[in-house]
Amino acid sequence: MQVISIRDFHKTYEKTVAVRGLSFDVEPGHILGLVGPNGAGKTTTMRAIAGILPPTHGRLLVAGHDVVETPVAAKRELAYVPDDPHLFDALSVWEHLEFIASAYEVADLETAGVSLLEQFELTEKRDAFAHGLSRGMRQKLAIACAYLHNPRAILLDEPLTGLDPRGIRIMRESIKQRAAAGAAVLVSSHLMSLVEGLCTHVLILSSGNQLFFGTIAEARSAYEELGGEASLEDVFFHATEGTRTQSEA
Ligand SMILES: Nc1ncnc2c1ncn2[C@@H]1O[C@H](COP(=O)(O)OP(=O)(O)OP(=O)(O)O)[C@@H](O)[C@H]1O
Repeated sequence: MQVISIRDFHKTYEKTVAVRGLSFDVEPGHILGLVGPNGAGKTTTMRAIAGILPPTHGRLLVAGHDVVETPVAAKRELAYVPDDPHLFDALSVWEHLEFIASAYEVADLETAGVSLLEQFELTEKRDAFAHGLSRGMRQKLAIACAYLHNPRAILLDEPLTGLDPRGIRIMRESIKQRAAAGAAVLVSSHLMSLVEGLCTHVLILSSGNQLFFGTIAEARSAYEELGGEASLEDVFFHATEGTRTQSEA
């Protein structure tokens, strides 16, 4: 069963057409990389799936729940971490976890919370206030909060922003672990090497148009003129600097 299922999603902001006709699925265990130049529509897509932005047209399902018609049921099954996570400056690291545990009725905060703090190397910061955390620590805390209620759909917008090399490794491993445990993960990134090494699937967007959706191997073979050895970066530039959509490839 698909955890994230998007059909013919369009979004227009007053005069700007941000996304035109996206359709894709993310299954349990799959990690979909959402890539595209600045302004392609990645954040718009994530915010719509998270139920923050109403779609102009189309159907968005999370764990079978329509995000427009049954938003509470859909939101219980997902976690969304924006590229500039908002924390509560007056709450400590542990109080953030307590707050999320209370909102999502997490039964075993102590075990799950302690384990997440260890995983993200925040144990020593347990009682520190959010306003005193570095950018990378804030990012790690936001992701720890996102994982706490074991969401079936995880949406991460540029999750590596501000992380040091060790933080990047921890984040990548955590995403793989979550997928291996059955989550469907959607990750936006400008780092093609990250997407190539981490993701099972890729969706290439440009100016709101879906240029390609499929596995990484399918992306390479979709553009025969690049030869079978093309990197995802080669595919990305070929797709986004040309004007062809997948059906024309
Ligand atoms: N609140 C808004 N009001 C009007 N237009 C918006 C709004 N948010 C985004 N847009 C426009 O929608 C389009 C898609 O923006 P979006 O932020 O989704 O792109 P993105 O792929 O996430 O870009 P980036 O890689 O720069 O983060 C852009 O043309 C942007 O200017």
